[in-house]
Amino acid sequence: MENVTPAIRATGLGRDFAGRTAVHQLDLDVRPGEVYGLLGPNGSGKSTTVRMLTTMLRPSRGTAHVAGADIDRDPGTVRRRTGVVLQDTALDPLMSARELLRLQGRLQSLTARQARARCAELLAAFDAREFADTPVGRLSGGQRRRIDLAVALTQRPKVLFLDEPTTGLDPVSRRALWDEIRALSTTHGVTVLLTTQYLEEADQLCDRVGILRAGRLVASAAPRELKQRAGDRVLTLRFHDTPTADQARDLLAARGERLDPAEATPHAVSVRLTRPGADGQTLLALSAAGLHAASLTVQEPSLEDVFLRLALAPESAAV
Ligand SMILES: Nc1ncnc2c1ncn2[C@@H]1O[C@H](COP(=O)(O)OP(=O)(O)OP(=O)(O)O)[C@@H](O)[C@H]1O
Repeated sequence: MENVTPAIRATGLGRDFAGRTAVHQLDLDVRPGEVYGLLGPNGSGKSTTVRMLTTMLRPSRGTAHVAGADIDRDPGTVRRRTGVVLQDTALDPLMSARELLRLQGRLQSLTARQARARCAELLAAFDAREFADTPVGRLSGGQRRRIDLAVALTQRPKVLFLDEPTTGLDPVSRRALWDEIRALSTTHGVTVLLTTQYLEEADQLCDRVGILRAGRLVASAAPRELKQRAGDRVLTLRFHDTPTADQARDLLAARGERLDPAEATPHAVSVRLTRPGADGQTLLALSAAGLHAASLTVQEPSLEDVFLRLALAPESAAV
């Protein structure tokens, strides 16, 4: 990592349960202000990793620094500098958001006046003033998650851990929460490590994603980079008639282009784009020969392709 002290650095971090390894030897660097997503099938070790990094679970091996402190030697400092939202937060359902936020402020050693001010700030930031005095047990899932997040931010953490923050939310609430999380990173420089089951969430929200598989990190990169590594873009050209499509196919084959038979119908020709700008060159060659497509589409590999290949395919498959 180039000249920046990582906000999270794990080295050889691992955990066993009753002789079974849940997380092997995890090496992970997350830059300050980055939103990093941990993806992986059920049981791949996401929650175990978060629990170790937040000092809730002692590792069986390895070390980690979070917000500048060692999780093993200085867990108190790690806890002071981090916020955590787990899947099932234990908020008292009878307390209102205002009461919870003020209590949290007092627990973090703020004076009563400071706690009130911080609470007001967070209620405004999370657009929660309208339901600030309703018992949290009566709030909707989306409102409740916003309060979870606000509680975790009371102490202005440098690093925030979110375990499946949008599970169970409808698409509108999910997107609203993405905006909140993004703003934490871009406006306040908070580093966010989140786990998610949603590939679209990882793709749209995270600067980088790590894919865990059976307790091992099998990839860690920007979603875009992972998608590029996962496969070629495919250009599909549809022609008005089959003879023109046949001519196009012959011409492209003669140019040494990689035709993709799986995508082709009698009217259509698909080509794998193995180089940047290859689509333009292909179209120019066809046009020069008087072969004009009626329509064209370019199919990009998705993060789902990456995930299926890396997280679920046999061990030998790797990007
Ligand atoms: N306290 C525990 N005792 C025994 N085994 C555990 C414990 N916690 C986790 N495990 C095991 O460790 C492995 C990793 O579990 P973990 O909860 O970290 O996975 P996950 O990726 O978060 O899964 P999910 O997506 O279902 O939340 C699983 O095989 C799980 O059964």
